[in-house]
Amino acid sequence: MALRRIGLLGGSFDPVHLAHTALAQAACACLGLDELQLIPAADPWQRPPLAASAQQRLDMLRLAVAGQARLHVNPVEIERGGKTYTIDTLEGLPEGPEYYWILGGDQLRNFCSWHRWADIVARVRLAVAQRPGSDSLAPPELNDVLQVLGRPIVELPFEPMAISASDIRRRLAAGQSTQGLLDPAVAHYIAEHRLYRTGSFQTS
Ligand SMILES: Nc1ncnc2c1ncn2[C@@H]1O[C@H](COP(=O)(O)OP(=O)(O)OP(=O)(O)O)[C@@H](O)[C@H]1O
Ligand SMILES: O=C(O)c1ccc[n+]([C@@H]2O[C@H](COP(=O)([O-])O)[C@@H](O)[C@H]2O)c1
Repeated sequence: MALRRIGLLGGSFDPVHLAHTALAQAACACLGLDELQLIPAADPWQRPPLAASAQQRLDMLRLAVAGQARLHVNPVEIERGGKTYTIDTLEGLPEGPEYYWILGGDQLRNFCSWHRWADIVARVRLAVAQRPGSDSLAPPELNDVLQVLGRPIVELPFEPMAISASDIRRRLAAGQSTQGLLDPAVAHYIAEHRLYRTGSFQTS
């Protein structure tokens, strides 16, 4: 019997936007995934403090995936707390399925700065989507390790989408429209909770 295939899309999701869900759907289709888990980071250690709380980011993710059968929210990193290292998440996954770590080209460039990155690629296949403004180039030391492992990067066919959470936060703080950038239920949640209006930060 074929192994179950599970996609993992980690992120700050501050907030989750339409490129995240489009990327998740593209990965499901291209990789033949049985499910895709969106995993919000508790404390993404390479970033400044996030604007929305962990609970708010979880709430928005759950609204964004509602009704999309193969997309699930996995709160494991928020439940674990502390600085978020992807390798800790991967070491806690059940053995058996074949795992794919989905990421945008901007993160691929940065990959060798991740904690124990070589242990990560021993556990998952990397599947990368192009992102406007990023060349999606893998660092040479990553390519070397992947060649030894015989696990080349999968390039996802993904029409580049010029959407980012930082641009959405900027627009909201400036009172500008986010039409076409957010799921309507997420946009409603943001308005209801008055998120991202002032550029102020929360850390929990
Ligand atoms: N428009 C996009 N196209 C392709 N990948 C994306 C896009 N937006 C986000 N991603 C990928 O989704 C994952 C999670 O992204 P994240 O939650 O950091 O959102 P972001 O839009 O990159 O946020 P920010 O603008 O604050 O950096 C990362 O791997 C990122 O590269
Ligand atoms: O494990 C690490 O050291 C590490 C370093 C940078 C980023 N990551 C993960 O990459 C994903 C995208 O991160 P970000 O900052 O673009 O939202 C998210 O799941 C992070 O936890 C992980």
